[in-house]
Amino acid sequence: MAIRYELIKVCKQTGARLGKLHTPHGVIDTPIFMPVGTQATVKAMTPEELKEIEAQIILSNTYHLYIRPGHDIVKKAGGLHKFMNWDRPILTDSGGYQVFSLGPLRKIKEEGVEFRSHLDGSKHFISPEKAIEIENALGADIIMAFDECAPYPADREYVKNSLERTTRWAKRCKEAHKNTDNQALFGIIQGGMYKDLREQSAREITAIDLPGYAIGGLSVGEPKPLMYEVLDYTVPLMPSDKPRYLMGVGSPDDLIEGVLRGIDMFDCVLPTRIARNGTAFTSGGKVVVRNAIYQEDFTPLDPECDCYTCRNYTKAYLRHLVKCNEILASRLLTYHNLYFLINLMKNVRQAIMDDRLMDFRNEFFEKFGYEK
Ligand SMILES: CNc1nc2cc3c(=O)[nH]c(N)nc3c(CCO)c2[nH]1
Ligand SMILES: [Zn+2]
Repeated sequence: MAIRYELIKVCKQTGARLGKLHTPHGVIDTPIFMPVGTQATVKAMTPEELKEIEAQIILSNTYHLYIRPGHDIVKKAGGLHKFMNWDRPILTDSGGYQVFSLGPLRKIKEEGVEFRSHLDGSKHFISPEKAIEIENALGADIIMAFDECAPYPADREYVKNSLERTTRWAKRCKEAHKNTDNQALFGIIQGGMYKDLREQSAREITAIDLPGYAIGGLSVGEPKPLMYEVLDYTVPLMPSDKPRYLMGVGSPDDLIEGVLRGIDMFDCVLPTRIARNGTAFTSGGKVVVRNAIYQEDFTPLDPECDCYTCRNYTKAYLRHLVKCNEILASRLLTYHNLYFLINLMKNVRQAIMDDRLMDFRNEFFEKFGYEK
């Protein structure tokens, strides 16, 4: 068994759970936020800095590493851990989402997906078997099944056909995946925003015996209340003794709302992406650092944060770096944003331990400026 999920406690106030996920590269505390390192790097951060902020697992991506440098080169380097000098757990997404977000550049068939590289337009074909071959070569501890993330909105007929093909593909992924002792294959539940289709997909995917399951097809532009509603009726259909991963989520409020509904794992490019365009999560809400009001503001980015950025630099300096488009701006803001979310999840885990997650949610929403 590549991974073992240990359920430690269920919060008495909510459906939240505290757990530990044991993997070949170490233990992960859940609920967990996973920084995204699409091209074998969490942009602007060194592995040492990721360890400083206590990142426990990072994501990388099958599609991107297949296109460049090629999974065979990563394999020759000794696998992704060695290639990128990261000796803690890694999760690779299957490329399902990326290939589908290539839009008109791709053609979906039963066999797999034909698409053109976003780099040079060259033609490629990824089948469930090919995705597993790539993920086996990369060597991540957790690998995702090759699926279709249905667009939003999408009509029922399309979503139904798509989820049924995703189920057939998940079975083919399981068949193709031999390295089950070292790499745990997770299935992905689809079904769009349709309750009966989500139930069908959850039934079909969890009927395939796998070490963990993800909810896909969300955080694709739907309104937040709709995402929460889909979670309300989908999470209870997932086994409670295996990890539950909500893909592509999220912002501080989405993380807390997802944990309240029983989600254990999250990933999102938001903290790293908004950092690169000069925005920070802070305990008082979002701060757009380039804003002129900070020109002579010599206070820390977040007075309540004890991270390296907040202990050593001021808003005025960070604004200056952003205005000059200096590389250090991305580094310092990324460092803080990742620290903010990782620290938020540490506080969420403590609140579950203390049976007070709903109180924690209300306090956080009050301070962060979210409507209750
Ligand atoms: C940002 N929103 C988002 N929604 C997602 C939905 C999916 C999905 O349905 N399937 C797969 N394989 N990956 C997904 C990913 C990439 C990982 O963050 C998503 N990312
Ligand atoms: Zn900070």
